[in-house]
Amino acid sequence: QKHPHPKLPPGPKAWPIIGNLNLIGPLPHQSLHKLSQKFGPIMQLKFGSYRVVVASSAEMAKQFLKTNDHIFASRPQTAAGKYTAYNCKDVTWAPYGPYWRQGRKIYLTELFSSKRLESYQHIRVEERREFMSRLNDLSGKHIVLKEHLSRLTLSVISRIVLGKKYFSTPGHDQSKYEHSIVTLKEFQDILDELFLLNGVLNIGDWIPWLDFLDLQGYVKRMKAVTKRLDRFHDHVFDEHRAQRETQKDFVPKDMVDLLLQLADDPNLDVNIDNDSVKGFTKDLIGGGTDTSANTLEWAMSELLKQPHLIAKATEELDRVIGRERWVEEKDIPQLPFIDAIMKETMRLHPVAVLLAPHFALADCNVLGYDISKGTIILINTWSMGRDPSVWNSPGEFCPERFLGKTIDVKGQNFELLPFGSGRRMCPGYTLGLKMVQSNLANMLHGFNWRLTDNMKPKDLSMDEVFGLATHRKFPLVVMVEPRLPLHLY
Ligand code: HEM
Repeated sequence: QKHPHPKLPPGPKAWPIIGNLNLIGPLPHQSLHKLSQKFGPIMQLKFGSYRVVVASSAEMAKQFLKTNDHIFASRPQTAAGKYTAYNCKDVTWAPYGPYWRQGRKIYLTELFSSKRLESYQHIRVEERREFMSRLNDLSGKHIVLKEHLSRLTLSVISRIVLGKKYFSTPGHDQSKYEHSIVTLKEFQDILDELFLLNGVLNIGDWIPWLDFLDLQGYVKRMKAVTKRLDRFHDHVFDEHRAQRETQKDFVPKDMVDLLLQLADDPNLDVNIDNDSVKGFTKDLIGGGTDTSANTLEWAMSELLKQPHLIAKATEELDRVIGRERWVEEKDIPQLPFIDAIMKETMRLHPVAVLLAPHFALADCNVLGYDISKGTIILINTWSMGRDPSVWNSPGEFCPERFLGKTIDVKGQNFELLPFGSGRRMCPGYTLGLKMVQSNLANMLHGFNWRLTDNMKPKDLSMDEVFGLATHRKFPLVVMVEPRLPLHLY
């Protein structure tokens, strides 16, 4: 039925005056959350020389990521893009345009096609088994869970992207790792540093005339970490090229093989070069590792605060899977409570609390507010997950709220956007979901979990540290014991 009066576009609304905000101090997403409670779901601030618009509701997020997605699909040019992403030659920091479009096309059609992801399933299974058996070896001891989760996700992503792990681990026969030029610890340090530097509020980005001073020393650190990463990339690519030359009918096995082949392809709409392959490789390893490990650590933290939820999950696992085998990826649709735990974790602890910054390519009017070209847009998913007009008791971790509901995390339900939505939505979300769901299910299936003797569930801190991936301030320390017959570990 037609509306009796055609809807007129709303006229310009006045922005509330908030002033210049100092975000160096308290956690930015939490400060912005408080401001949005006072000023509403859309507000404009000034960070140094830039206008920043913050959206904190599902309706506003939809305006930026769907209705006007074509205008807000770019990224601001930051020091992180320049110094850690080969001058924005990755996909994450690439400005909206033909180069970025080419990169995304490669990701979606070549690297993350469902056929390709299926072909890597054995890697996910093998690495998960090794992870479970490492946990089992530590039964009864204190375990810093994140260390093991990071090793798991890094191992999976390295094998998928680089073809093998390329890092040596403590206690292993070094001769088996003659190809490794880094230790696991060094590799994790490089990625942690990269993640941290990609999420920092670098003063030079906001106040360009102060840029040359590098007041916080971030640019120096960006250059240093990229130098280390570069050496690693050169080594990996040389080895891949050498293998390609020795084999007559070479078939690409991993993502680097595919990317190097594409770099030699003159028929692409936009050509990619060696720096592009480095940028994409960094994107894939950086994007795929900490994100999933963080989500799993938050999920276990929330569950250990409410052990009855673990009992409910294991009841489902015993009923659907039984105790004689591990959970497989194809079992996931039969495990609605595990799925609900994952969604609830992503609601309260979206790893990218402000998504990645978006950038206005043109002037635009959004629900009556004029937004000028060059404005930076932050979507506060942390705030949206706590919106009391959408969620009952928003501060409570209650997976049951998702049972029997169709709401999903794949960018269609704007109240829950852990992967974003629209043109810039996470291209690796299918892989991310596979890693989170099947590992979460198997962790709960394989072990009884408890906190250390001196820690009561109610005392477990949920404090956060802001970054491109927002993680726990205090790493979760747990104790486990096996639940399944020992021959399975
Ligand atoms: C639980 C796992 C993951 C979460 C929660 C996550 C979340 C996100 C978010 C929120 C964004 C920004 C969206 C925006 O700017 O609007 C993003 C972008 C991106 N993610 Fe993920 N991600 C995950 C896993 C992965 C994986 C496994 C990969 C690759 C192996 C990946 C690669 C990327 C890339 C390349 C981008 C940039 C896309 C662009 O700018 O066009 N992510 N991700």
